[in-house]
Amino acid sequence: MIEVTGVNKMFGEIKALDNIVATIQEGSIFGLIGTNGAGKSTLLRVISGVLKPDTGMALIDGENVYENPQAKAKIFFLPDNAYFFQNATAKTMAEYYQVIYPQFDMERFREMVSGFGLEFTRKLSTFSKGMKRQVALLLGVCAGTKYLICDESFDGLDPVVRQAVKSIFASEIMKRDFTPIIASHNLRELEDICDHVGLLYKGGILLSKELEEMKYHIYKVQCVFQNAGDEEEILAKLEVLQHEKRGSVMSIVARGTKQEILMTIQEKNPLLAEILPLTLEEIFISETEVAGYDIKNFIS
Ligand SMILES: Nc1ncnc2c1ncn2[C@@H]1O[C@H](COP(=O)(O)OP(=O)(O)OP(=O)(O)O)[C@@H](O)[C@H]1O
Repeated sequence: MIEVTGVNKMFGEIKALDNIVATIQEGSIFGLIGTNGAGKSTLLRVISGVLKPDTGMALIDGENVYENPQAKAKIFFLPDNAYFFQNATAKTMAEYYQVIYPQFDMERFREMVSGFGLEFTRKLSTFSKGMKRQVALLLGVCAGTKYLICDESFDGLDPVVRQAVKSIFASEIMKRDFTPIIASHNLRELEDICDHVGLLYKGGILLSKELEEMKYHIYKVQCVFQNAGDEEEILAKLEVLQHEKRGSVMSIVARGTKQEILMTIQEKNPLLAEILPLTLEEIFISETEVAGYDIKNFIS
């Protein structure tokens, strides 16, 4: 488990991280979402033990990670711009990581590189950006660390490759103790990959939730009631996140199970009551509006 306990980080006058408290559970894929400058890279660097926070700490399985080689050995960090040595090839990079991570699986790496249609001994400097990202991700998976921290590593990968990496992650999670953490500025990049999403807003974590729980416990209902008094009663009874009225149609976004919400509405014999699916984006917007934030502009 990764625990971040009251982490603050200033760069001169800029507050990059503002009292972050977060927990990342094992065996799931954690997505960290935030706009440019929200503090994602800074937080990931703190979690990787590369950057010292001003206050607070990041604990990897209970141990402070900063300047702690034992805790750091459990982490492979993929920065947003993959760094390769001059003249490096997939093969020579793998040989380098084999020294740092003795459990590095060279055979598997060779197979996966070839499975992705990449050349093992061609200079990485001649690879496209996406191809370099693929090599970096495969190096990360084959390093065999418990935690794989990916800073925007999925952004811009083509759909076939994303799908392939997604299944590699899923099979690693089944086979061994593996927890990937993926940062992105785009919710859509992560919604089909992650089990849990944390939303970073101006250096603080605004929301951290299981995606399944979010999807199955928030619904949008469109309804038409016979009289205005019914509307007031329903709004008071349901756990409403958002509501609006257009003509006679009332749209309500409410928390609860599908059955609970519909049953409450049906008590009033509405002329119409229809449950509509919500996109993850709509769920995020509703959840954060309740907390007093307007994030419409930055999650799409
Ligand atoms: N080395 C640094 N020196 C000064 N300011 C920094 C430094 N690193 C980060 N910052 C500032 O900290 C804030 C958070 O930056 P960070 O790189 O963590 O954001 P991010 O969410 O990863 O953004 P992006 O999506 O653009 O990569 C920004 O305001 C940035 O300018």
